[in-house]
Amino acid sequence: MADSAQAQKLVYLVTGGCGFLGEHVVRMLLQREPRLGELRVFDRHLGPWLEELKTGPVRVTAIQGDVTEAHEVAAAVAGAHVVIHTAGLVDVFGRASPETIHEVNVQGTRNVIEACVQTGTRFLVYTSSMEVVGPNTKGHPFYRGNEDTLYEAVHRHPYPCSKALAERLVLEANGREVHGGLPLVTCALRPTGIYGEGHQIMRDFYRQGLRLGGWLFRAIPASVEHGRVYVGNVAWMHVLAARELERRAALMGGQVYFCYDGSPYKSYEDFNMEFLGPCGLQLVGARPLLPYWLLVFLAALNALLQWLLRPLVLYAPLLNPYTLAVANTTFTVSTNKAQRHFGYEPLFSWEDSRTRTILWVQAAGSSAQ
Ligand SMILES: NC(=O)c1ccc[n+]([C@@H]2O[C@H](COP(=O)([O-])OP(=O)(O)OC[C@H]3O[C@@H](n4cnc5c(N)ncnc54)[C@H](O)[C@@H]3O)[C@@H](O)[C@H]2O)c1
Ligand SMILES: CC(C)[C@@H](O)CC[C@@H](C)[C@H]1CC[C@H]2[C@@H]3[C@H](O)C=C4C[C@@H](O)CC[C@]4(C)[C@H]3CC[C@]12C
Repeated sequence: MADSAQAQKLVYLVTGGCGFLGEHVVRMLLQREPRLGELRVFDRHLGPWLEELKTGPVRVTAIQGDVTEAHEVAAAVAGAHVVIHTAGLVDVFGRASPETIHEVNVQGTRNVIEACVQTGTRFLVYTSSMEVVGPNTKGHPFYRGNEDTLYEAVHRHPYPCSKALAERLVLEANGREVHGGLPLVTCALRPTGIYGEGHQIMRDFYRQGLRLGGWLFRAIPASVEHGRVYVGNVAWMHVLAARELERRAALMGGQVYFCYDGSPYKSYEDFNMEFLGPCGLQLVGARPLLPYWLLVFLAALNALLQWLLRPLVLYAPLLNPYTLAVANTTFTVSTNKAQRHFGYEPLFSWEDSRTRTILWVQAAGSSAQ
């Protein structure tokens, strides 16, 4: 990619490009990557909105494919200069089996790496997750930590296990020789809880509140802080990391970066109310309305019901032992590593991020009526 930006037009591939984050990455590339000549959007489920993107100056190629199919990945990667790999199974609610989560998140990532090596693609940005670090199974808080903070990353749940393994594969692949003899350059970005337009869990909370007459009931102490980051800023960090990865390969290659912005540190529920409150919902209780032991019991009951009902119907409520433990453990980051390494600054202020999200929730809610 050493030629001048104006001369050479580059080919980018975004896996998972029709997902919550992926769509924002696709749109951000089209708006803010002047070197883009072709944008390949690879996803198991292609969105109809892709058609509207095909009228612009950049060639947009929609590829329906499965990252677990190595040949489909290789065909999509062949000829790409940069791969942004966001495709993944984001499931902490027991919808997919542990085997499927591993197959998509780990084997799918392995397939992307091998495709880069075989076809000569040199730059790979991987969407990792805060969950690679924690919260751990011991409930240890991670308070305003950074990429160098010592923390016992202990996981049992299939999702964080799969993200940790996939991230390790990506970082270990840094420096491997690709077809053509040059080294592969990789980095991994670790978003905390992403919010913004398209966040389905936020929409589910809103609809749950509407069903309960405008009320949501506090389950987590307000003192438990959870890091959150606006999807537009996560997308921007991906675009910037992909752009700088060649020029700063020695510094960025094999590195991890938390995704951060100016979103305030709050409990998961209080943070959600920044958007659900202006949409008419109220969070009942200054303290959790139920004792923690009862929440633990209800979460375990949900897990039992899910297991019993699985042959008949998928029962996957928000509350389960894992989501309760995560929600109840402080996990916030405070870092500027991405700023130091590749000049990242959030593109959207907290105020702008909040306004955009509120407008989306209102639209999503009205469509639910
Ligand atoms: N949502 C968050 O809060 C969050 C936080 C940190 C990291 N992440 C990571 O960001 C990435 C995107 O997450 P998201 O929240 O946008 O999830 P999402 O489910 O909205 O998007 C994932 C996309 O990947 C696609 N996909 C899934 N399996 C596939 C397969 N086998 N082959 C091809 N495409 C496949 C899906 O169709 C979907 O479009 C994931 O890797 C996730 O681990 C998400
Ligand atoms: C029912 C209550 C206890 C309610 O408060 C549960 C909230 C729970 C569904 C969410 C609390 C924390 C969320 C996770 C966190 O934001 C980070 C994540 C990492 C990302 O890679 C995937 C999503 C997630 C696991 C996210 C999922 C929902 C929560 C567990």
